[in-house]
Amino acid sequence: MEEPKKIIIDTDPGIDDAMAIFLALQSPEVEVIGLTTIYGNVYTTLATRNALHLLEVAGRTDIPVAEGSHVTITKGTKLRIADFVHGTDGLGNQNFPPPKGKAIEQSAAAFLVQQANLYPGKVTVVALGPLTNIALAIQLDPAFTENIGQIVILGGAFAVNGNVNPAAEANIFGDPDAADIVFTSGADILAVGINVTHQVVLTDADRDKLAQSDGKFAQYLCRILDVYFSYHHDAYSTRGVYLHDPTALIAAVNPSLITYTEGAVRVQTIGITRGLTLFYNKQKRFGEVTDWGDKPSVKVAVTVDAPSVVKLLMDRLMAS
Ligand SMILES: O=c1[nH]cnc2c1ncn2[C@@H]1O[C@H](CO)[C@@H](O)[C@H]1O
Repeated sequence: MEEPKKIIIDTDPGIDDAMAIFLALQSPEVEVIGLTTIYGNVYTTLATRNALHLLEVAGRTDIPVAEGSHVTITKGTKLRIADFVHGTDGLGNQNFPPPKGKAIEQSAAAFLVQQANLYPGKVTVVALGPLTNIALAIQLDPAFTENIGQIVILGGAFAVNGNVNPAAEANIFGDPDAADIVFTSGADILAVGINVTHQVVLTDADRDKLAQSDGKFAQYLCRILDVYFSYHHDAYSTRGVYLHDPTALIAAVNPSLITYTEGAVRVQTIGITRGLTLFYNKQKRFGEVTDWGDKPSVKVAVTVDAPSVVKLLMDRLMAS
């Protein structure tokens, strides 16, 4: 068997983050070597607390947690926090006891740089929140883009409406300047946008099945899923929830379940379309210079084998 892929999950837990983290811990294809935290679904301090809590639930306190940025890459403090999607505690308003463990001394960006240097080309970052920590790692060490294996980004809305407003998806909207730095950095990037994750739905019936299993993670998630289901019901009139973060995680674990295209991505950083991700397929040679033309290509997910993603997630959560 191949050596498991080393992954660092950059996360803002978050109900679908909890699903993705548990899925990773149940996946023999990957070895989780750390969690780094970021604001998004909750503020960074709470993200760190939730990350430590989830590792304690899983009995994996051997995995380090490095706390990330509390502000955007431009030092912005007016953050958009999606507690209305996940509950004020980020985990379905369950008021779990505080974790016993602590984050390591290193910042998220310093930890990312250190691990990429330690295992050049071998570490995959799965970024489930705004991209501030990743952009900071790039600024901290220009060799980061070479040393990091792959950056799988859950973010963007490619040729579809966003989920914050018609232009922007939540993670990119959270720090558009950081996102543009990351997309144009030259690193090996795979972006999984909501054009793909909105095809991957966990239904009411799937949730009932999870509730009936004895799986430790399945049981835990059924406790916290209520808020996430009611939000989707109110916002989208769906009887089910989008599996954003687990889909991105699976794109790292089992890339054969998605297809992708390649081109340059720029992020709009101002105006009413702030946070828009615009993909250029490099098929036309424009007569004039554009802000995409000289930018490196990234991979952007196009299709997903949704039934297989849902099945893989459910099977692994139930087998825990
Ligand atoms: O409507 C929304 N507004 C803000 N954040 C959302 C919404 N729906 C989901 N997410 C969160 O943002 C990421 C996907 O964009 C996911 O991590 C999800 O938890």
